Amino acid sequence: MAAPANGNKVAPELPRKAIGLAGHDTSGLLSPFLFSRRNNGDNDVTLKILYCGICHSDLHSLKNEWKNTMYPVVPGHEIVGEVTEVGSKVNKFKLGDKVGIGCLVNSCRSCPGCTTGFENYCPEQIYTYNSVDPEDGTVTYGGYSDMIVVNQDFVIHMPKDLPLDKAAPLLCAGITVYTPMKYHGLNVSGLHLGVVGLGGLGHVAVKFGKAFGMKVTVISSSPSKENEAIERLGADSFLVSSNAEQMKAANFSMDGIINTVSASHSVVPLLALLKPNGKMIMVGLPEKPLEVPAFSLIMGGKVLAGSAIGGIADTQEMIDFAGKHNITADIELIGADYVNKAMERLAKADVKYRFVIDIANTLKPNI
Ligand SMILES: NC(=O)c1ccc[n+]([C@@H]2O[C@H](COP(=O)([O-])OP(=O)(O)OC[C@H]3O[C@@H](n4cnc5c(N)ncnc54)[C@H](O)[C@@H]3O)[C@@H](O)[C@H]2O)c1
Ligand SMILES: [Zn+2]
Ligand SMILES: [Zn+2]
Repeated sequence: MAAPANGNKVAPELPRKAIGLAGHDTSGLLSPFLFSRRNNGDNDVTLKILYCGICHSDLHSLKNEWKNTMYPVVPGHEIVGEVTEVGSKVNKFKLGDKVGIGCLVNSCRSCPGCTTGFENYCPEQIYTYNSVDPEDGTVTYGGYSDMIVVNQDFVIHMPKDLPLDKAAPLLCAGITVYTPMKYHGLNVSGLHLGVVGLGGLGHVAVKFGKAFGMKVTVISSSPSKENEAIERLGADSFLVSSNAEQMKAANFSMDGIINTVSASHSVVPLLALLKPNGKMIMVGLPEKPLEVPAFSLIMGGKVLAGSAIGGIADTQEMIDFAGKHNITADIELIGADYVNKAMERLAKADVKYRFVIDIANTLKPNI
């Protein structure tokens, strides 16, 4: 077994029993699963999980769409909980604190990513689920479970003023859109931001864009989302991606685009929406490769980039910003017994805009 990345001392005996919801094959169906978590090490924090959001990445992983799933998989990386135990070296958290965990639970601490605040680009990053954890050699299990043990450096303080169920999705959806906006200069008042795909990520991108004082246009395949995008989420305008005339009229109008689409789609009409030197940042992860003709980039000097979640300090910054500006996700709070139905609906984009599981009140061994 590799040495722990951070010298965390963990007592080997009697690991703790946990209950989760696991997928066992590509059917994507989840069922109750009993497993063990490691003991709380001296740098660890244990949480009782209260809420966990359902990200589309959970669905991709359950169905092994990225061909890297290790079954059984317990998904969930939008976790909010209460601290129930702290190790002797923990100085950032105390019992009873309300805290969050996103997509990462550890990293190497010494690579060019880790030393510059981009643990999200560490080649040895440990994902909250579906990674092998060097602490104990086990596969990590995520937040569709009643408790979790995580190194304090990967735990986030939740702002006092945000409702915890609605804030949980910020730990993946929020940071995933906040990071490219910050690092690509798409957080500047007066600029025009396009958001493609109005799902979990997309709807929080609209809220961050408005909080930064931007003009925000939603580009969606569902005409039925127009009213809500404008009236409920505060977008300034709305384009239906299949309406060629409407799309053409908006060509050369946007400074940047955050593309959150989870399914294969053509990026050429989207790149055409950008002003000269405009940028489109991919955060959605369709299973098939994109088709990008060189002409669609060269004409207009367009930039096509990608971005994955965010670093830990940025995650804390994002959630503090959300607390100050009262940004939360619009959620449908569900019981653990509804999770398979929720996955079915998520696959059809039938959710406004994030399912969140009420773990503490509903996850029982017999659901
Ligand atoms: N880059 C990262 O770090 C990161 C983090 C989280 C999620 N993701 C990925 O981002 C994608 C979105 O995640 P989500 O949780 O928001 O999913 P979601 O299902 O909530 O939202 C995706 C949205 O895209 C819309 N859509 C589908 N086809 C479209 C098209 N042709 N044009 C416009 N809209 C279209 C759907 O209607 C849906 O509303 C997923 O692929 C997910 O795996 C990436
Ligand atoms: Zn996610
Ligand atoms: Zn690293």
